[in-house]
Amino acid sequence: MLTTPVSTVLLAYCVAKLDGSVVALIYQITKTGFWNLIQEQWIMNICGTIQCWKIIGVLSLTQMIFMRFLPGCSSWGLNFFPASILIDLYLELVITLVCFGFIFCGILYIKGVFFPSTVESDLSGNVVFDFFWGTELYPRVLCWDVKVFTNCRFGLMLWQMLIFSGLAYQQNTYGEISFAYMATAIIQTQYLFKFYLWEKAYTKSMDIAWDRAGFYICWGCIAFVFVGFNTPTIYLAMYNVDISREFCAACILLGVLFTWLTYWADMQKEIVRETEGKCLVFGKKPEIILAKYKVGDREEKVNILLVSGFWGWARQFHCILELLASLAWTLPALFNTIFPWIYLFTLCLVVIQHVVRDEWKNKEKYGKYWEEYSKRVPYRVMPYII
Ligand SMILES: NC(=O)C1=CN([C@@H]2O[C@H](COP(=O)(O)OP(=O)(O)OC[C@H]3O[C@@H](n4cnc5c(N)ncnc54)[C@H](OP(=O)(O)O)[C@@H]3O)[C@@H](O)[C@H]2O)C=CC1
Ligand SMILES: CC(C)CCC[C@@H](C)[C@H]1CC[C@H]2C3=CC=C4C[C@@H](O)CC[C@]4(C)[C@H]3CC[C@]12C
Repeated sequence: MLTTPVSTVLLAYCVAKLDGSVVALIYQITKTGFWNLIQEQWIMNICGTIQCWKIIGVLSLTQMIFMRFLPGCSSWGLNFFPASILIDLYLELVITLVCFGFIFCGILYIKGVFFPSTVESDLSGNVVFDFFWGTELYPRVLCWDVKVFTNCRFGLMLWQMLIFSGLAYQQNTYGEISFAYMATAIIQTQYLFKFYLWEKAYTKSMDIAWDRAGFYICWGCIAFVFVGFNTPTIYLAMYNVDISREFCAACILLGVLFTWLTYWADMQKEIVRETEGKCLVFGKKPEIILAKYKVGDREEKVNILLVSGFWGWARQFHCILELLASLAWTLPALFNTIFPWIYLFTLCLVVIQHVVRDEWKNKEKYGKYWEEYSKRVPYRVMPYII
């Protein structure tokens, strides 16, 4: 009790003020005197500053609240919900999400017609089309961006919550977590972590910068992702599939590899654009096309199209990597039923329409520059195949 508080302060002093040099610390102690140095630090910080006391206060309070209120705690008679609740109530939740998605899109449609947030909003005159496609590109409600809410927060956070809930369900039901569930949960969790690391670039992707906020994107992220993108999770959480430790490890390795290769491919074009080509791609100077495009009737802008790296193998090679990562987290479900594989089938359809629309959009936007890119990189998604 006498030595540790003093040595703790000295350690912190050493790293904060003396570049972590223990030699400098010893020198300082001999120069100032041991007790003088300790007193000096204590007095200078008045036994800790007000800001530091606030940090400790907030941390203690939030942890105490979590201890009382989070799932599993029955004190104070609150016992909100068990951690497995998303699996326990899966069917009811899906029905509720489908309805919530419709109500959300209905309100969004009415808001778009009567109170558009920006000028990038218009009506086609066909109510069904406008409801499906949306009327606004960047709708906001008060200070909230609707697409960031549906795509980046609601849909993907619920996806991650379902994975955690599955862990609790497996533990409660089977008394352990199967290797198959462990593999799928680990791969998907690090995939979603990768998404948040890359989120800034996602705001420039087709979903955000091109697709309007309507049924397709908003209902899709609120309800469809929870069902269509989670068939391996829900199947492996509810039913025990027996796989070996080695197979589990192989799936995790492949899943992690393909997730980060996707990140690498996505970041390659981001970095090339950010540095205006002054970087290395696969260790070499990047090959680029300076593609001009028109904004409105007059203004002309330029974007870099990367022709080397992953973007030189095929124009949308990153989609193959995305599919392979998803394959890795579906494989642990094996082949007893096609239910868990519905996700991969759905993803193929989503990716195909995404690739086709993206190609069409880029052709329209960049014209002859896209044609030049397509000549230099003739394959769309898979080198030597398509
Ligand atoms: N899980 C899922 O359902 C899906 C996931 N994905 C994943 O989402 C991520 C984003 O995918 P996606 O939406 O296709 O990609 P992005 O929208 O991020 O990238 C495509 C855009 O990048 C630009 N671009 C295209 N080619 C080049 C090039 N050679 N050099 C520089 N810029 C280029 C174009 O935009 P610009 O107008 O700026 O030039 C193009 O519209 C990927 O990781 C993908 O795997 C994709 C589809 C479905
Ligand atoms: C209504 C439905 C038939 C179709 C709905 C489709 C949308 C929900 C999905 C279309 C594109 C999807 C996504 C694209 C890219 C992504 C990045 C990835 O790292 C995480 C997933 C996602 C955000 C994904 C989410 C669903 C779509 C928006």
